[in-house]
Amino acid sequence: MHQGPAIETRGLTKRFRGGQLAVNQLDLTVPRDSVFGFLGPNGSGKTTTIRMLMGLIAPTSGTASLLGRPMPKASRTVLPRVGALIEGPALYGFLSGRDNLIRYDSADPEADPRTRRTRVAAALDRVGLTAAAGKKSKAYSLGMKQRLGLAAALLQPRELLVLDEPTNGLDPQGMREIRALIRELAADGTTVFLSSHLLDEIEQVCTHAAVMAQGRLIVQGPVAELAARSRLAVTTPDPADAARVLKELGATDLTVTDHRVTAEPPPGEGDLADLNAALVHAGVRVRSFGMERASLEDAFVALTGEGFDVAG
Ligand SMILES: Nc1ncnc2c1ncn2[C@@H]1O[C@H](COP(=O)(O)OP(=O)(O)OP(=O)(O)O)[C@@H](O)[C@H]1O
Repeated sequence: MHQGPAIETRGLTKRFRGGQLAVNQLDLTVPRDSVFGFLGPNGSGKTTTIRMLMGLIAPTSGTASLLGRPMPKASRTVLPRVGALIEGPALYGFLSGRDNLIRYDSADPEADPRTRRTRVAAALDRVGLTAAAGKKSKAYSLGMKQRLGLAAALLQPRELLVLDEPTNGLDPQGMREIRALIRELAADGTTVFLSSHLLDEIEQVCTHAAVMAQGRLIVQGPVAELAARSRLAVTTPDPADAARVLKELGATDLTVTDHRVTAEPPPGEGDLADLNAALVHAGVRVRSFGMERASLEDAFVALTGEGFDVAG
């Protein structure tokens, strides 16, 4: 089995005919066995990138490889090892969920017809649709349709799953179910690449992430590193006094708002409990005191100087 990155792109660029530069010189590296979040606001180029990765559209320039093989050249050998869910699954509404899967499986020349029923039953079970398998798929909720699409991608064992906004349009319960499923698949050794415009979703399920803005890659790496910066946060009715005391004790980069002071704690090994004690000793009334992990959103804002929900 190939052990390099699951996905790699170099200088990958797509300019549409109208002149729109949708993806600009993208160098993406998706490690094997990661759950990789491809993050960016609407219009930042995520779907266009995924469509190039899967060989659905040709890049204007640059290269992409899946499981170590060049795309789209190696499509025929690579794509059977890759499950994909792009822009919602194509389903026949008048067929049951089970029959939709049977149809998908029958379209796969590699799939042995003798084991079809077992394979379909296992895929339905995997996504929790066994009880609803006999229902017409047009009667499915959006979440159930999405799960059926995932089941179709899971009919064969896959080394890599590529999911475009897998939780888009789902209610919170549906989102939780899909995220749990993604974690399970990853635990079984499948590399998962998913796009999302939801920062907290990426923080919840992904080990790695890349952030896109306006067709360009802003940053990529382990989620823990992207959001590693943490700051001291004190909630208090006496923010000015708190800021003064913290500054005297060596804290830097202070921000003071109504009832809150945040700061970089003093360098060195000092015990945070001593800082808290010093505040109280100086008469500062402390409501809460602790280190706050910066979110991926903070990291995004710091990197781009923009809020996350900007139009692309
Ligand atoms: N076929 C096309 N022809 C022309 N422009 C396109 C085409 N497809 C996408 N674009 C443009 O390319 C840019 C990137 O779009 P893309 O769909 O890749 O973004 P995205 O990050 O996936 O956003 P979303 O979350 O809304 O799908 C957008 O400005 C979009 O309007």
